[in-house]
Amino acid sequence: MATLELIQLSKKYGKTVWGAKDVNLKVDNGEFVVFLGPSGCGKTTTLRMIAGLEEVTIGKIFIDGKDVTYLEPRKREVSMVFQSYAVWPHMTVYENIAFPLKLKKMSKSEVDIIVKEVSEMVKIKEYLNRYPRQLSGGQRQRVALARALAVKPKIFLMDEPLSNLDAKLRVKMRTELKAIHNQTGATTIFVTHDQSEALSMADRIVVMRDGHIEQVGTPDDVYFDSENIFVAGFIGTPPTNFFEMNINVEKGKVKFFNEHLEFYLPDKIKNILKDYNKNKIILGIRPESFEIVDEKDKSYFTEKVLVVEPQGSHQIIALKIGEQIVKIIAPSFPKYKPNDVINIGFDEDRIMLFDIDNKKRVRG
Ligand SMILES: Nc1ncnc2c1ncn2[C@@H]1O[C@H](COP(=O)(O)OP(=O)(O)OP(=O)(O)O)[C@@H](O)[C@H]1O
Repeated sequence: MATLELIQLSKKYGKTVWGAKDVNLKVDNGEFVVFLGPSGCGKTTTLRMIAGLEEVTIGKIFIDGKDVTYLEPRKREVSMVFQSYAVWPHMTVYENIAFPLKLKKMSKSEVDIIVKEVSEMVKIKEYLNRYPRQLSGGQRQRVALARALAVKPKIFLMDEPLSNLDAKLRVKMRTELKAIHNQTGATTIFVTHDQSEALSMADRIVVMRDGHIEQVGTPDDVYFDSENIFVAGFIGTPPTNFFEMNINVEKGKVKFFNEHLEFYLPDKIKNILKDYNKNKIILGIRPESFEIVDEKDKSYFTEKVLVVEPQGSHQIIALKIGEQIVKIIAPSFPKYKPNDVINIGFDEDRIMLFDIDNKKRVRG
């Protein structure tokens, strides 16, 4: 277990492409941190720099307070698990797990104890004599995990380790990985582009875009308290609904309006807007922050249902406001159908306001 600190970590590929730019991050002992972002945002580049597999262009990496920026990979005491399993095909499962331990010149009996311990932890004890080709993809990834765990690394680095597994197994492995993390307490950096994986596994999520960090926070922070429009739009399914609104204060009341919508927001909104001097703003409302209400006077607007997508545990209701499709999550009952006219309210404490120009959160 160890702490990790990245200071202005940057990687330039060739003359112009910054794979990662000015990444600053402190990871605590035992934390499970997830790098999340769309393809090409720099997750893997950053992870590979931590592992020592990619040269750093600018910046520093500290593991347990020690500068490892230019240290060769094996001396950093980190273990990496890849999307592609990367187990050795000509070795049995036992040999795969034992190999890095033998390199450390451990005795046969010490190796045996550790192999048994980690293979039990990742549930592959009964396959120790098999070769990787005799295993399923999920089992192979368990071997890779066991091998990484066996060396008791200071930091565990995982690059989309569940991406090659089928959807059901992925969800199962998430739980198992978290359970293993709870057991070992190993500081972990986990890369994924799957936001539900990130939300369900992370102590903290690092949301990245175009090589830099957009927000670092707990799953609740990034979900309920998104720092900017990118984060609010990237995290959540369906994503946050955004509305460009004009603001007008009339007789002390705050009116939000555009071509299709018009409503007054409660007085408390004035606190948020107290330093915001522009007359346009972006209103963000998550699909589950809406509420379908019976009485029109308790609603913010009334609209016709366009499409209903039942999901079992809830239903997603799509509306068309102007040219924009707005999605609302409602309980499974009552059932709605296309063309039903519904009154829509929302939880004012859950709305997010963003600056019309820089798209950052307006907090007051
Ligand atoms: N070896 C390389 N040479 C040039 N550019 C590279 C190289 N590796 C990565 N890049 C570029 O650096 C940026 C970040 O890539 P990176 O692989 O870190 O993204 P990622 O977030 O891990 O994406 P993905 O989820 O698709 O793996 C991208 O624009 C990518 O094209």
